[in-house]
Amino acid sequence: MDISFSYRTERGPLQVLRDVSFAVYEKQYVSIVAPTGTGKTTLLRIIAGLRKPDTGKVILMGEEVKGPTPKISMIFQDFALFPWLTALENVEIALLHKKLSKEDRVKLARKYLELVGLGGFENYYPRELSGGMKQRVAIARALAAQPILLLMDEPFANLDAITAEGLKSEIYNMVFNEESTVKAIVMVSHNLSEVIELSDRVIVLGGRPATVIADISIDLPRPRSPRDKEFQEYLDMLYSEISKSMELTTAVKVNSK
Ligand SMILES: Nc1ncnc2c1ncn2[C@@H]1O[C@H](COP(=O)(O)OP(=O)(O)OP(=O)(O)O)[C@@H](O)[C@H]1O
Repeated sequence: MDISFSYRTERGPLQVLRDVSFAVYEKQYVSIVAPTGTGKTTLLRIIAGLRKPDTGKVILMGEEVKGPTPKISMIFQDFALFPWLTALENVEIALLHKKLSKEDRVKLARKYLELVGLGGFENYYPRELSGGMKQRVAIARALAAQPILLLMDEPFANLDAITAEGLKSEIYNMVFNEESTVKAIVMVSHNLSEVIELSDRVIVLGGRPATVIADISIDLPRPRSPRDKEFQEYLDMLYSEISKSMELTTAVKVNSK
């Protein structure tokens, strides 16, 4: 990838990312963590093809990502559903680019709603659904587009703790199963425990501009429990990497004053 990126601001260019490079392999759940304002969301948007890097490329299965593509779906913290459409219609949206009859489109949308545990809620509007159910609709919509890569920006951050736990315990099997085309997940999260619970690998970004400062494999069987000793050891390791990242980010900020 070797991604570098600057925002154009009134005070001149603000370089956010410098030579950020990592590969994601098949069936991997990869999380990106970093102190706030480091550039995680910016990086996710670049991977999605929503922003163009100054230098570097995003390559998906050998092909450069040059703009938004149905091969990549994204899930947001605030669910991003259309309030005037039902759950079923929100999922159908993802299928409009496919040449399907209305009947087949509805059938497929129903299948994905069932996959995320929302069979029976097809005709509900977002305002009639709980936060967790809304995020399930967003997941169904993302999967229905039949992407290769699924990007998630803080997908559990707007859910209460119990709802988030329920969804986290299901997300891996919801996304990686024979009904799904997704080959890999890249998630941005602030919650280090959640990151250890879910990820195969964690990429830590740090510095200003940010670069990859650690790439950690989480080698634990699933389901994972924060009460396990090894889980705690990974958590300690990640806290220490984040502290280093914060020192690096602050040091660079002070030096550049
Ligand atoms: N549209 C924009 N124009 C100018 N600067 C921006 C823009 N969007 C973000 N930035 C700046 O770029 C940097 C990285 O922002 P980004 O949102 O990617 O960070 P983040 O790591 O996702 O932060 P957080 O954890 O708080 O969500 C920040 O310093 C931010 O102020």
